Amino acid sequence: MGLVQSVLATAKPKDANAIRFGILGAANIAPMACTGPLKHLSGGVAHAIAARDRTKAQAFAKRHGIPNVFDTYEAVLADPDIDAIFIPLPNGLHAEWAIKAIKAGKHVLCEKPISSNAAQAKEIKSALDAYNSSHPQAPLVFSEAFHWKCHPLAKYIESCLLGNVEGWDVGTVEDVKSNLCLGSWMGVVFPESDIRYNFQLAGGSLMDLAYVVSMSRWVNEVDAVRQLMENEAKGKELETVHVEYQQRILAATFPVWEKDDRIDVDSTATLRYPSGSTATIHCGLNTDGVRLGDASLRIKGSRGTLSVFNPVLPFLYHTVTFEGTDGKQLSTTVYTDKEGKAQTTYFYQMKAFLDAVQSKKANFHSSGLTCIEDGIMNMKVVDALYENAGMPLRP
Ligand SMILES: NC(=O)C1=CN([C@@H]2O[C@H](COP(=O)(O)OP(=O)(O)OC[C@H]3O[C@@H](n4cnc5c(N)ncnc54)[C@H](OP(=O)(O)O)[C@@H]3O)[C@@H](O)[C@H]2O)C=CC1
Ligand SMILES: O=C1OC[C@@H](O)[C@H](O)[C@H]1O
Repeated sequence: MGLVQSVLATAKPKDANAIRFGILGAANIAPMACTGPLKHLSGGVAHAIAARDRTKAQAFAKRHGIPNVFDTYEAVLADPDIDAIFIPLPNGLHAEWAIKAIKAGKHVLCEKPISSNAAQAKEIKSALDAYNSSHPQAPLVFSEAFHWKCHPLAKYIESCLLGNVEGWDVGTVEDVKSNLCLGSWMGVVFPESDIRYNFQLAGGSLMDLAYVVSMSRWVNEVDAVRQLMENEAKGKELETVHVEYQQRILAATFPVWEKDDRIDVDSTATLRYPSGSTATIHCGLNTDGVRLGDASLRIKGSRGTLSVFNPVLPFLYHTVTFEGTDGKQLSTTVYTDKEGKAQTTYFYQMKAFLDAVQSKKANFHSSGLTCIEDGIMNMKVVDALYENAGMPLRP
């Protein structure tokens, strides 16, 4: 239902100060994550695109109504009319182009995962901090495109974790299972030549499906915030509570691709957060026994268990159930926002990004956008998991 409504929405006329986007690469994800949402938002417009092959960029521009085509990614960054850059490049090129875009004075929405490893993610932060401290009147917004967090469903889950939804109180989080496994039929969509199977471009299932890390960390962060709010931080604005913690990796088993043993294809790991909560993450490009695919989040707390099917693309279809320790069972769905509209996760993400750029302040907590610090922490977990599994960090 959400998708249908979003696709049928009328294209919006643009505001005079609409944020002009430049896109680096005619990537498959760009229509869904960038040009599509922009069509339906008055605050932003797709202004230019470059691809390694001009013909490809021209075809993309024609299909998606982009007025300008450049020959190189550098030329997009050099265009003074462009305010923001969307980076849908292979993972191994994210940090390099994010840093170049920041140095060129552009806001950045960068595809996930933010970089190949935590060291590169920190380099992005250094570039961002350096630019913003020398331009305090016009700071740049940078966000990693973990779109799932921007959907009303994520807000609902958060409210349950904070104990703010009557009857749906999870209590203290004890165990989290986050799962994202592509079905074997995806081999048709992602052949062996795909970026996901390329080590130099920072492929691997944990990299591609890092949502499982993002979800697991997010649940524990919200849980930590709840505990802080209940104790010393009572009465403080959520936005001012920043939680940094070190999780322990208990085990990581990463079966690898038979053609390159640096590429994980079916990754399982268990962690323990400082709160004592355990977590299991499971993701696979080619998961043993999974045909159609599986996306789920299961949060077991002291007062009950919240289970979500498809937290990543909930606008397509999802279920949410709660089973209290008292045996009470509830279920619901969350397709619509406060205005009663059902949009895609990508739409909400783009809307939040445009709002942040316009207001010169990203309210990362309430918007669901993923900030650079969060991106670094995600990559620290990714690195630690690869190390624990005896695999090399992505270059
Ligand atoms: N948010 C989401 O739901 C999704 C996010 N993603 C993320 O988006 C990114 C792109 O994924 P996807 O769109 O599937 O990938 P594609 O392969 O379709 O796009 C990657 C783009 O990178 C460019 N590129 C530049 N250098 C290289 C190179 N050396 N090898 C290959 N491509 C190169 C190509 O641009 P050019 O046109 O210039 O040739 C290509 O269009 C990834 O980081 C992925 O994790 C992917 C799918 C869903
Ligand atoms: O949402 C997604 O689903 C499929 C993946 O391969 C992709 O990169 C990811 O972002």
